[in-house]
Amino acid sequence: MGKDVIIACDFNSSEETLHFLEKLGDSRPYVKIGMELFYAEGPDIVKMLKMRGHKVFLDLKLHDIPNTVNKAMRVLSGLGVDMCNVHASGTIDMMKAGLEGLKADDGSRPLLIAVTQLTSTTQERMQNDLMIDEDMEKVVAHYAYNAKVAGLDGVVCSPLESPKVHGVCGDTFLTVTPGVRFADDDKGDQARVTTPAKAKELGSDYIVVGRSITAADDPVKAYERCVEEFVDK
Ligand SMILES: O=C(O)c1cc(=O)[nH]c(=O)n1[C@@H]1O[C@H](COP(=O)(O)O)[C@@H](O)[C@H]1O
Repeated sequence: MGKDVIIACDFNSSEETLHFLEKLGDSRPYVKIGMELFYAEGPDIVKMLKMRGHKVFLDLKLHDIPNTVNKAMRVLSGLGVDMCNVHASGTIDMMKAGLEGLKADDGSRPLLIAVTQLTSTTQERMQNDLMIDEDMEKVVAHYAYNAKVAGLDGVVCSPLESPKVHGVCGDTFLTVTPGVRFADDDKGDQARVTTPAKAKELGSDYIVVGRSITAADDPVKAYERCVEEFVDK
């Protein structure tokens, strides 16, 4: 599977989203719709972006009891998205239930990936707030292994953890990696970050980039720089 840059469209309206995407002209980048945009606009925003020709990662990070996640995924599967996600900490049973819910009658489904540890979480916060004493990389690899056992297609992790995840789960298990910044960018609330070029070197399959593109003085240039650094020519 080819590497791609996914733009996190963290906007609060379809107008703002379209205004941003129109700057990119005829190109139709892979986009991520997160909670902010989906809660503001609902399923219509997915349909609109699909109609415009974008691939869509619907990032709602489901985390609930298996039955609830299964039923919610049944609804989401009708939206025609290309990728969606759950939290791996919801357990293997929950991930399996989500995966089953996504399957259409003919067995087809979008990619399903699991969030391991959020890229804003430091080793210290994980220990103090979540009471998880293991090393971050080990925790991420363990959650990734659980996702693989549940039959998922991959995980969300930091690019820094892509080699470990591929080592444990195999090269075809996807690493979808936010926590990406250009060297001179502000990290903001992200903790486990690296550049698009380094993410490529570390073997990430997709990078998810928000503010380094959307808040850049020249978002088109920033997107092109991500593609230049990350995507195989
Ligand atoms: O699931 C995600 O997409 C996600 C998981 C994670 O661990 N960290 C993370 O940043 N994200 C999302 O990736 C995007 C990163 O945005 P920026 O920090 O602006 O590049 C945001 O939309 C986050 O919701």
